[in-house]
Amino acid sequence: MPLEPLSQKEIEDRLAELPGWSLDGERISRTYRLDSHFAAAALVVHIAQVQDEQDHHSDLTLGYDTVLLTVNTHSVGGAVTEKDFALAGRVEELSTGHGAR
Ligand SMILES: C[C@H](O)[C@H](O)[C@H]1CNC2=NC(N)=NC(=O)C2=N1
Repeated sequence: MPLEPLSQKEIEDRLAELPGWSLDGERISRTYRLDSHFAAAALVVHIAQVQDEQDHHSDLTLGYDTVLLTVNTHSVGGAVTEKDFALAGRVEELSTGHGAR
């Protein structure tokens, strides 16, 4: 099935299932807080592994004890698609194992 941009309503419905995530312009985003800088860096590396597996890549910003993830889908002109939410869902699962909040 071809990748389609999600409607505003579809995006809002999906965001309602993802506490901490929001629509930031034309991207979905979440900031995770960790217990240390090293823990934040480790989360970035784990997310990078998942992104290569999914062939879908967010922008990741490493702070002192934070990781900001923002993502949209370049191939549909920067709209939000199911691929962005698939990545968000996977990162939600793995982030708990890192103690992210
Ligand atoms: C060729 C490769 O599948 C594409 O370049 C992928 C890689 N990662 C990507 N990541 C994101 N966020 N959007 C894309 O459209 C995208 N396309």
